[in-house]
Amino acid sequence: MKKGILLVNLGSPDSPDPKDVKTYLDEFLMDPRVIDVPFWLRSFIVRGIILNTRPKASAAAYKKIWWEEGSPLIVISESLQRKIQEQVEVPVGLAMRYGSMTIKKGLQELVDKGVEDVLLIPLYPQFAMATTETILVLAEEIRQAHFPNIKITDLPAFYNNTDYIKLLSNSIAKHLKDKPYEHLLFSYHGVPERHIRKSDITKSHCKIDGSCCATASKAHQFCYRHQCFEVTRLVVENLGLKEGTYSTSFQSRLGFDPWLQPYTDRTIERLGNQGVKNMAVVTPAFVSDCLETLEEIAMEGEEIFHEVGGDNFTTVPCLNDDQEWVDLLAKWINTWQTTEKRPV
Ligand SMILES: C=CC1=C(C)c2cc3[nH]c(cc4nc(cc5[nH]c(cc1n2)c(C)c5CCC(=O)O)C(CCC(=O)O)=C4C)c(C)c3C=C
Ligand SMILES: [Fe+2]
Ligand SMILES: [Fe+2]
Repeated sequence: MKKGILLVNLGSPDSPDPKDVKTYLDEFLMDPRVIDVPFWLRSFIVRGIILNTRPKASAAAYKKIWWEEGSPLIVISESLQRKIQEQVEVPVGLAMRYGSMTIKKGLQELVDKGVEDVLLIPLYPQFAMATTETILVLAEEIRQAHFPNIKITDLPAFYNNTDYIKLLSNSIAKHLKDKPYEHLLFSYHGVPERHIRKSDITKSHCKIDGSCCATASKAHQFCYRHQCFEVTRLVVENLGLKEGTYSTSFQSRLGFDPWLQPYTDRTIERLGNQGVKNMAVVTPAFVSDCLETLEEIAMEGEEIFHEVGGDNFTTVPCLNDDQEWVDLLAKWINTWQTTEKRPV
């Protein structure tokens, strides 16, 4: 069976125009794995409330970070795809969960090249219902409906893979080498607490009480919170950071439900109020820089820090299309190609 790769990222609007942002947000937020309430309530919340105000505000934020070539997330993902393609023999495709670069088109392009056996790589280090799961479910639906003869194997969350942790740690060390910082904040995208409970395969482990994520459990295979804290723990171990010089927080809260805490904006505020003058932020839930890193952290986060008396605010870029990241993905692809086994 001819093999091929499909990289899948989140997606972006076609342009930073409010109309395109609205179309994109409608698809994104109407996904039952993102806003996980009954259809009638989701329609009311998304189409009746959020889409009346948010597209304008989001479009303004997108305009601040948009590049001449397009959305940073898309441009970076395309560059990553090209660089991986240079290093592996099998065809490498790229798709987005939301927006115009659909998973169906991505699979079609591979099938047109004769591919029957696909390694699907969700570009997320941690598992979440709103990211990895929604990609896998949709890809399977598309396979059954349109490409019943192909086989799809997925690359699982790689949050604790030794090579990935080394790579992330080296990237942090490299970017902060000449930028002394007193505090390193690990800011992950947030999710509603309810998502964590829904993904708990034991149905009883995740209590979000501060200790469950540190207690071994089968639930952790699908626990976004555990996986985020593990990334922090492993990187801290790798870099030899001292207690009190780093923290973990969760950003991008939407709506009124409780989301994972502590929240990033309040953490930045607290650190500044406690007298931290130089801080750095790394965002390991994202492998490509995007609205959430370039605007919410690098712009809004910096503004908050300065307002509470902070001086230097540094952000560590995502792995993006760094050669070491390309090499690691190519290594995983080659392992799958030769052993037929999931590489992580
Ligand atoms: C209920 C809402 C949302 C959940 C749950 C959620 C989870 C989640 N998202 C990412 C990664 C990204 N999200 C991005 C943008 C974005 N996210 C939400 C909402 C939820 N995300 C919205 C409404 C938006 C759009 C922008 C805005 O209006 O604020 C992006 C950036 C996309 C880009 O084009 O640059 C990324 C990436 C993860 C990893 C995650 C759960 C773990
Ligand atoms: Fe998001
Ligand atoms: Fe947990």
